[in-house]
Amino acid sequence: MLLYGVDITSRLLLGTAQYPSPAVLAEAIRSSGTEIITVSLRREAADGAGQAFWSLLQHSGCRILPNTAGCHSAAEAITTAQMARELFGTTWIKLEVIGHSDTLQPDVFGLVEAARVLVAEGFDVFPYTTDDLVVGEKLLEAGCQVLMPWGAPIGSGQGLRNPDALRAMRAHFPDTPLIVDAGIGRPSDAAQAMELGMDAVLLNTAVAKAGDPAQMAQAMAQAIDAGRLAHAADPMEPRDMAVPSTPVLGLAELA
Ligand SMILES: CC(=O)[C@@H](O)[C@H](O)COP(=O)(O)O
Repeated sequence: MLLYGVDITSRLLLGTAQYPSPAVLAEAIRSSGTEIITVSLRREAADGAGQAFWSLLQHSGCRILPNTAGCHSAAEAITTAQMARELFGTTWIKLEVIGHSDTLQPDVFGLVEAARVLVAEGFDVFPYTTDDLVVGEKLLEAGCQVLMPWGAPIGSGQGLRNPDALRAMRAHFPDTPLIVDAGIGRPSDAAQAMELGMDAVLLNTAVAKAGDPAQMAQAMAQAIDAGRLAHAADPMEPRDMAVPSTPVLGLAELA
């Protein structure tokens, strides 16, 4: 998969927050096989995780995708992105502009506004957005080359709340990388996203809060691979009626 001209093999993007310890995070990154980890600039600065966390990220061998988690306006997200570019030395930015504190749903108006400014400043923007086609079009017009529709509210673990909308996005944007971001709870949710034809999945809480994060990271990675394989295999359509799967011709007649 090509993301802003970079060839990426693993289709699992992993968040780095809420792990019980840096060692557990490092283990989860390893067992997920991810090549991209996302880091919140605010969280990083706020909890003073400091040198140990920074060195863990650097030694992970992964590409870092800083994010603007916790920003509630376009202006705040733009400033945070500019700081992230300085700190992490990358033009990649996962753009989050939160519009509602309870649902953490994106403020799509602020998102498009911030995307336009950041693209003009040379950023490669990964917008965390709703599954709305019109917003998706506006983000592409703003210069985004990737869309990250939500599966469900961040941290909810509810899985895909609107698979039909994701299916519509796939049909409407056949050539744009689509990465489901947020709300994945179980490997089956991640597999479902891939079966719908998504290009990748970004998740955090489901791994960080699992009893065994490294094992869950591995399970997610395998589910994503399975879902991708299934999509490519062109699954059958569900039927309303039963259809015998075993031929009845040639059955022995009893009595
Ligand atoms: C880490 C990050 O970027 C989250 O904001 C992201 O949206 C993942 O959401 P979940 O924690 O629900 O997987």
